[in-house]
Amino acid sequence: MNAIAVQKFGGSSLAEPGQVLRAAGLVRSAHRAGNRTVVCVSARGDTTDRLVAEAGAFGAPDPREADQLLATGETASAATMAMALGSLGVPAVSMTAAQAGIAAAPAGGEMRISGIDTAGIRAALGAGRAVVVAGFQGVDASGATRTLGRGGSDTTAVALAAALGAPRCAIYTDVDGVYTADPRTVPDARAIPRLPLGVMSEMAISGARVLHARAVELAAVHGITITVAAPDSGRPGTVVHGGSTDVLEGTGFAVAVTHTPRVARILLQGPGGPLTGVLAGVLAERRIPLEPVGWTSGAAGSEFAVRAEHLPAAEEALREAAAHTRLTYAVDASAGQVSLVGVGLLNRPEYTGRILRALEERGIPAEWALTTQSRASVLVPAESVGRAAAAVHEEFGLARPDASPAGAAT
Ligand SMILES: Nc1ncnc2c1ncn2[C@@H]1O[C@H](COP(=O)(O)OP(=O)(O)O)[C@@H](O)[C@H]1O
Ligand SMILES: N[C@@H](CC(=O)OP(=O)(O)O)C(=O)O
Repeated sequence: MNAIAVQKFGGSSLAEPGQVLRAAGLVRSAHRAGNRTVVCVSARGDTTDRLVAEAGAFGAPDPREADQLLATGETASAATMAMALGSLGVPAVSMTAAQAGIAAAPAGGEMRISGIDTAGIRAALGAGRAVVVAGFQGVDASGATRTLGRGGSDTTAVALAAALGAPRCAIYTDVDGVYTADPRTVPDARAIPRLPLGVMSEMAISGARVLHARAVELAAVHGITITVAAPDSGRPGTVVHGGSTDVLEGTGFAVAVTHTPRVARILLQGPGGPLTGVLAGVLAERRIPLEPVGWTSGAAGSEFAVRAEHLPAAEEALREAAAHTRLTYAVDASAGQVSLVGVGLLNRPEYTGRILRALEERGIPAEWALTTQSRASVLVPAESVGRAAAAVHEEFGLARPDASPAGAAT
């Protein structure tokens, strides 16, 4: 039986018709090499942003209807890719989530892929066709098409690889690999040739949007190797692999800097203990990810933070908790977060000090700092996030090709 190749193309690498044809050319190469070929596509260019704005034109939209609208971007993109493949002589069929057997179910406040019935995909592959699946979609129990969160097509691609038993998933995007920082923010960032999934997971969750965090988690669970590359660069990109970093655990090393442009700090006041318990419960019910500023408690109150996009849901949770307690709260959405991601960071206690000094030297006030073995995060004023990311990147010499042994970790 021929191997199954899973390739995913992000919206930024499908924006123009010429880009769609270039992507189709890569699929043709895999197909002609004898692979059974599965392609996962995102909505082209800024389609999803446009659809989000359209949905918002009618006030707070019903989530089901907003999803039905948002998913049309990927449906259109899949049909376009299938036509491009046809024009290159590759027999291809496009599939929506419903046609590809992708089921989704709520997990707290978000939708997740809950299963894939691959019969339809396998039948089309068996007939010698390339199958183009619309990413970012899943069908819920009621038959509605739901979406998997911004950036969710990466997760569709990795879930397809897992369901089809493919050991690898190629993600094509507008950068030629995972970099030591977002290259749009830190221009001297460099591509990392090999990266353990654990480090990538921490990078994705702390703001490196090049891979969807859930996709990295799924790859780790199913032992799938992800490659990240640009379709037209001719460079090999980054291999995100399941190898261990144990040998480096005692050493400590810095791999990359990530950033979140805006986070909201929430200061709570009211009676202590049980208060935070109630609130933590309602935040968890809504699956609102908390940023690692933790909970602090004291005379001034307790504090935690969430990414800005989760603030509306967090405020809803706060109002609900306030109804059961004597809670009052204040929101400060003027911060951003910068993180150094790596391995064994606590084995190098000087790292946190180096981050804080590098920021101080540039006149950037650090408002909060927290270090774990895999990440050191600070909050800084939102307008300084880019400069702060560049400062930490420079402090740890990440622009140098020999800066970290991440490439050696297997
Ligand atoms: N560490 C990083 N390495 C590479 N790219 C990053 C990193 N952090 C953030 N990015 C950003 O991720 C973008 C790619 O993700 P995205 O825009 O979602 O692409 P796609 O549409 O292909 O899914 C890049 O253009 C880059 O600006
Ligand atoms: N189109 C969706 C899903 C997605 O994964 O997109 P991309 O692969 O272009 O980041 C979004 O913009 O969020």
